[in-house]
Amino acid sequence: MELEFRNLSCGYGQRRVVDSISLRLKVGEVVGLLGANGCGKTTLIKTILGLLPVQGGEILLDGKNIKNWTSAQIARVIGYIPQMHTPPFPFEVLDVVLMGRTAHIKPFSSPSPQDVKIAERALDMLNISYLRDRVYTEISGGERQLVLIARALAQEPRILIMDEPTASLDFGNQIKVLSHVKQLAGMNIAVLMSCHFPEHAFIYSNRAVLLNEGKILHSGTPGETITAERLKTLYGIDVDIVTVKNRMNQELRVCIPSRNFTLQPMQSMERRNEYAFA
Ligand SMILES: Nc1ncnc2c1ncn2[C@@H]1O[C@H](COP(=O)(O)OP(=O)(O)OP(=O)(O)O)[C@@H](O)[C@H]1O
Repeated sequence: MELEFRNLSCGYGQRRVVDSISLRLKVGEVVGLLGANGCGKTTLIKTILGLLPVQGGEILLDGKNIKNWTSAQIARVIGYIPQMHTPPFPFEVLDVVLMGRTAHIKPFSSPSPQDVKIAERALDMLNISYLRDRVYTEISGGERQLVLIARALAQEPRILIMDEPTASLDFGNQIKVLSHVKQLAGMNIAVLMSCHFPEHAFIYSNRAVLLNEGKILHSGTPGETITAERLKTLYGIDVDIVTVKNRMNQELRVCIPSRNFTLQPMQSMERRNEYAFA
């Protein structure tokens, strides 16, 4: 399966946020989408999921325009993992994962034993079967993120879209979640993942797409795409990209800020007090 955007534009009402971008995403690939806050990553993701109307161009799945697809049709093919979320009700973990089956269950029907099996298999795949009967609101942030990945897997998608899957995770859980993401590509799933850390794209993606002011600045292998010059364009800071070796003698690239960003002087305490008591 292949997801393709052709001259895709999206935004809110009259406001254009993403302007005429073209991109192809193939099964087995992890594509890291990088860009500054507000550059349009979430807007693009919401448009792919049919949550925002397409302003221009096309979204194609295996060459077919999905313009008139229902959200259930899209959900049978595209799984979505949002940034960390807390549901309003204390569902058990298995029930959260079973929600991934919704698009496959007939209206007014309950999940079948087969659906339960698929949900349990998804938990097992991520080594979190021990969370099956726990209350979702009472597990850690990292565990919740893994449960959301299990929910997306239970959906049996061919394409998985992740909006900053490591946001608010600690260092260890970031690495665990991203390692699972990389594994998914080996299961014939295409992954599009927005991320804030170039190192994550270097280690865990096959391709990096740099989104700048609603346009693709560059797309290609992370090594040739993520350069100090382009990071300066994206984020407005000077960075050195350094190659280091880990203890297994594997080469990794890391980004080091090369000099301090010049900050505006802070307001003096007296000025702040003037405002506070005005
Ligand atoms: N509901 C909305 N209505 C109007 N404009 C919006 C809405 N949501 C977001 N925007 C604007 O669209 C632009 C892109 O926002 P978007 O959330 O896609 O950015 P992003 O790249 O995902 O940012 P971040 O990295 O901070 O999550 C921003 O200027 C934002 O203010």
